[in-house]
Amino acid sequence: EADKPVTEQLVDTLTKLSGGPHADFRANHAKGLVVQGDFVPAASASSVSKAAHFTAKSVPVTVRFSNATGVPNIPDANGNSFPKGMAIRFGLPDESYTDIVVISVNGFPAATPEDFLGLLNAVAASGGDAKPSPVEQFLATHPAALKFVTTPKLPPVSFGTQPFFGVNAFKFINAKGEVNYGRYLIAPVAGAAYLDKADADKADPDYLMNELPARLKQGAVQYRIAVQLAEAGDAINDATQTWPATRKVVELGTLSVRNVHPQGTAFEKQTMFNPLMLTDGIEASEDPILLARPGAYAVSFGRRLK
Ligand code: HEM
Repeated sequence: EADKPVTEQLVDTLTKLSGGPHADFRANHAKGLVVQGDFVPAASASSVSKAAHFTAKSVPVTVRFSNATGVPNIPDANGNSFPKGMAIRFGLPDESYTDIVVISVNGFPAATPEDFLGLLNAVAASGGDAKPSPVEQFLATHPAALKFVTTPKLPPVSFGTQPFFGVNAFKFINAKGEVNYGRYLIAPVAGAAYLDKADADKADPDYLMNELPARLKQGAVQYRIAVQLAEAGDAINDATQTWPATRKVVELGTLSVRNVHPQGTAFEKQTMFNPLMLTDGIEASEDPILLARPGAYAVSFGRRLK
C-alpha cells in the first residue's frame, strides 16, 4: 500500500471509511444531485480575469450538489455528510469548459495530501479500545485538523441556502496581464439558513435532495460568485489558513440554477469534475492540496467506470 502514490492511498482510505467499494459511485461526495442553469458575469469580473465565462454575456452551467463521504445513501443531516459540496461546470463559447469545485466549510484539515492521508488513516484505525485513539492523537498534534473537525456541522434548510468556499487559491490574470491570487466565495442569494436541532433530528434522510427539485418549481435558485483577493504575505498555498475577512472581494457574477438535469444519474457517473480544468485567465496556485486533487479524483473516476 505504501508503494502506491499518495493520491491512490487517499482514495483507498476514503473507500475503506465508507464501507466500500460502492460500484458506480464516487469514493468521496458519493451522494449528489445534478442540476442545470446559467451564469451571467458581473461587470467587475473582467477586472480580475480575462477568462471567457467572465466576459461572455451568459454561459450554460451544470452543477452537482453533494454530501461528503463515499457512502451513497448517507442521510443529508448526518454529521459525516459535511462538508457539503458544489461542483460547477461552465460551458465556454469555444465548446470547452472549466470547473469550480467547492465545499461548505472555509478551510481544510490538512495543508498537504500526506497530512490528509494521516488524518484519514487515523480515523480508519480508530474505533478500537486504544485510549487515546489514533484520531485523538492525530488531532492533538494537528490544530488545523482539530479546527476543521470541530467546525459546527449545520444542516442547511436547502442547498439554495448554503454558502460554499473555494478553499484553494488560484492565480487570476486579467487582459492587462495583472495577476491576483484569490479564493472563490459562493453566497446563496436567498441567504444562509440552517435547520434548528429539532428539525435536523427529524429530517428525512433525503431532505436536501428532495427539497431542491421542489424549490426549483418555484423559480431559479441563485448564487453570487465572488473572489477574495490575497494581499502580500497571505498564505497562498496553505488551504488550512483562511485570510482576514477584510480582504477585497470582487463580484464575478450570478449563477442561476433552473432545473434538475434530465439524465443526472448517467451524467454524474460519466463525469469527473476537476478543479484544475481551467481556462485562459485562471491558473493553479502551488497549493499541494489543490495539485493532488485531480490525481485522486481520476483514481475514483476510473474505478467507477469499471
Ligand atoms: C487532497 C485532498 C482531497 C482529496 C484526496 C479529495 C478526494 C476526492 C475524491 C476521491 C472525490 C471523488 C471524485 C470523483 O470520483 O469524481 C472528490 C470529490 C469532491 N471533492 Fe475532493 N478531495 C480533496 C480536496 C477537496 C477540496 C479542497 C475540496 C473543496 C474545496 C473538495 C471538494 C470536492 C467536491 C465538491 C467533490 C464532489 C465533486 C463532484 O460532484 O463530482 N475536495 N474528492
